[in-house]
Amino acid sequence: MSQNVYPVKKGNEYELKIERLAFGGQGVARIDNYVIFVKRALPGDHVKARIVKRKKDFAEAFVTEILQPSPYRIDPPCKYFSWCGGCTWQNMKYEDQLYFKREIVRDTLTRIGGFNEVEVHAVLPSPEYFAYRNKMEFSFSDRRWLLPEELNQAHISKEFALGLHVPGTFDKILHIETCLLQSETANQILNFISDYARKNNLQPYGIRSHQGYLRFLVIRESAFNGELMVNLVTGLDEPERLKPLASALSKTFPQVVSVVNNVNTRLAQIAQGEKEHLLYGRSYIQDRIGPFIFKISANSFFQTNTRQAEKLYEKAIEFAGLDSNSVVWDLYSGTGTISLFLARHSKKVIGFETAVSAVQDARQNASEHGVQNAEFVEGDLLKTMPTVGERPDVVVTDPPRSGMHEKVVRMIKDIAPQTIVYISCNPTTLARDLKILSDRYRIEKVQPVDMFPQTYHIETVVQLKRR
Ligand SMILES: C[S@@+](CC[C@H](N)C(=O)[O-])C[C@H]1O[C@@H](n2cnc3c(N)ncnc32)[C@H](O)[C@@H]1O
Repeated sequence: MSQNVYPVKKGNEYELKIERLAFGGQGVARIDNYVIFVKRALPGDHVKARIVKRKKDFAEAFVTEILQPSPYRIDPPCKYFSWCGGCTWQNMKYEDQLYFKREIVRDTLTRIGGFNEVEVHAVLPSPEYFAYRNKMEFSFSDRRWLLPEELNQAHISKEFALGLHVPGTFDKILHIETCLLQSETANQILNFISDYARKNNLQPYGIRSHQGYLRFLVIRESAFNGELMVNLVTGLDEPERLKPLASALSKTFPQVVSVVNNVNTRLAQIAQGEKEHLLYGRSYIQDRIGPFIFKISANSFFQTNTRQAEKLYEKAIEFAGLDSNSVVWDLYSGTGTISLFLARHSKKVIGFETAVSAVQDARQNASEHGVQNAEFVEGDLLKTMPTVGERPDVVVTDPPRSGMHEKVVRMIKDIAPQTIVYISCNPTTLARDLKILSDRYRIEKVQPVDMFPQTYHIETVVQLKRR
C-alpha cells in the first residue's frame, strides 16, 4: 500500500465496527480491508476511535466514544481497568473470555498453520477467575499517573506511586490499592508497605532519574498453605533501612514467613537482584502442585496460577500416553515441574534446559521428592539434543513465547518420537511450529487451558502422533 492510499491518518478519529478479537486482546476493525487494532474494544462494538499508530499493513487506535456497545460488554469490576496494563478483558464475562480464547486458537491455527479441519476443545476454565495469581510484581515510582478523578485532588502527591504500569508510558506508575488478581491479604500488604514507605521517607526509585531507593515490591503467596513472601527490590545495598519494615510486616501479618531484599543497582528495570539479603524468616515459601511440594525462593520460576497448573500438567500427562517402558524428553524443562509429573508414569525422563539455576532447582526438586528416573541436561537445546543418545518415545515441549527454534523442530522430526506433546503460551508460534511438523505428524487433540483469566493470554496443549 503506497503512502497516499492509506485509508486512515494518524491522529484522526474514525467510526469503526469491531469484528473480532486478535491475540493480544485488541478488537479488530477494517476500513477497505485495512486492519485496525482497537484497544479495549469488543466484537459487536460500534465505536469512535483515534489512530495512534499507522503502519504498512495495519493501524492501532483507542476508543474515544462507544456509539453502540457490544452485547459482550460488562462493567469491569476494577476501577483501574481502563488504564492498567495488567488486565485486558475484565470488560467481558468470564464465559465469553473463554469463548474468545478458543476462537483465537482456532483462528490462528487456520490462518498461520493452514489447519482448517482441526477440532479445538472448549477451554479448560481456571478454578478461580479473580485472586488466582500467586505472584504479583509492583513498581515504585517518583512519577504517579493520576486517574481522572485524582487530577484535581491537591492532597495526592505525584511523587510517590506503588502499582502497575500504564501501557505506552515507561516511567509513570498507576498507584494501586487493590488488585483483583491477588488475594485480599496481599492487597493489605501492598497498602501497608505503601503507607510505611511514605511515612518513613523511603524514597521511590525514579525510572527516569535512576535515583532513589525502593524499586519493586514482589508478593508471593502459596495456594497450598497461605504462606507469603515479601521481596523488596532496592536500587541501593542498604538492607538495614528495611529491617524495621520487615519486623512490622511479620507482626501485622503472621502469614508472612519470608521478607527478603533483592538489590538491583543496574539500570535495567528488573525485579531480580544481583544480591539478596534475608530480612525476616526464611528465604522461601512452599507451594504444592499435585503431590509435589516445591520450595520457591524470590527468583525461582513457578507457575503463577497454582491450581490451574495442576490441570495443565494432568492434560500433558494424559496426552503423552505413557507406560512404564516410555522414555520421555522434556524440552525447555525449567525447574523440572513437568518432568516430575512425567517421571511417575514412565521409565525415564530427560529434561533439557538452558538456565543454570533452573537446572540446579530441577535436580534438587527431583532429589527432594525421591524421583530417581529424571535427569537434566544443561545448555541450549540446539547443542544438547544431538549429544543425548537415548532416544525418546515421547517428546514434551514447553518453549517460551517465541516458540521453538526451527532447527529444534527439525531435529525433533528427525528423532521421530511416536508422540509429541506441545505446550504453548503463544498460539502464533505454536501454529508456525506445527506447520513445520505437519508432513510427519498429525494433530490429534488441541486443548486450550486458561491460566490467566481477565487477560487475552492462553495456554494450549496439543497432542501430535507420528504419521
Ligand atoms: C515456558 S518455560 C518452561 C517451564 C517449565 N516447563 C515449567 O512448566 O515450569 C521455558 C523454559 O525454556 C528455557 N529455554 C529457553 N530457550 C532455551 C533453549 N534454547 N534451550 C533450552 N532451554 C531454553 C527457559 O530458560 C525456560 O525455563
